[in-house]
Amino acid sequence: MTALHHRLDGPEDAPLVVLGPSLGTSTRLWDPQVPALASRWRVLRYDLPGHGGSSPPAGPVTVEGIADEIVRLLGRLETERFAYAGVSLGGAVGTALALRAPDRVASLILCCTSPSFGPPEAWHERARRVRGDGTGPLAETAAARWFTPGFTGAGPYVEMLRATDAEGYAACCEALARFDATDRLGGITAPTLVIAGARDVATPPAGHAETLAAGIPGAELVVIDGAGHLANAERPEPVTRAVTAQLDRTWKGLPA
Ligand SMILES: O=C(O)CC1=CCC(=O)O1
Repeated sequence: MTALHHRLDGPEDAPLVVLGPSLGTSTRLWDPQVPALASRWRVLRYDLPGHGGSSPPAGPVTVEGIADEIVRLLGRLETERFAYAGVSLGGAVGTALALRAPDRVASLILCCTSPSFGPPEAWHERARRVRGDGTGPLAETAAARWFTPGFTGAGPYVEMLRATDAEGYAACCEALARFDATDRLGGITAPTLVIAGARDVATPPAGHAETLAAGIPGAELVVIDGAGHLANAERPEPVTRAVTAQLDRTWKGLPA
């Protein structure tokens, strides 16, 4: 896997929180939360392969491969333990990290994500379409997948999708097709907060967030009213509060 573009904000000596983006977005997905988080913690955001500032992948992409690349990146930064929050595909990377590097993940926040993202054939079909036509046609319908009807702030997020490299997007669709952690959730030991958008049509709470919360020992579930799939963008304040509370519990050494 080629190196992932990343950026760091916040005090250099503060505990680290890694923020993972969703399919078709970039580090900027977390812009609504970063001012609050980076005022207290060191924040590392990364881009998925072929998304944002990351180069297109040279070969197949897997969720586990992205997790391994993050572990390598944190090794270069000499960071042992970190908290991780990710949206959708970025959340799946968090699940994989918590299973592959349990001693490193101090706290896990899974936003609008799932242990498995539905029929693999639908993701393979989406990958084929994007390789043929680019991300433009998908961008036309993205607001309806990502937000509730009437949300007026979709523009910048849709532009992230338009700017995504077609091969990078397609390879990430194939990574989603292959990902299924359903039977391994019981092995997660990190204190976990699951956040769901009550009106998420891409990963509805039932069958996705609820499955994560039921399967991960001790996990807590927070459902954000009036939010779709990109809940942290559509309803930033309650998501920022929930994430901050989880990080507070984690880094104060209290049970998270
Ligand atoms: O863009 C979508 O269709 C929703 C989605 C599923 C996984 C992900 O990261 O975004």
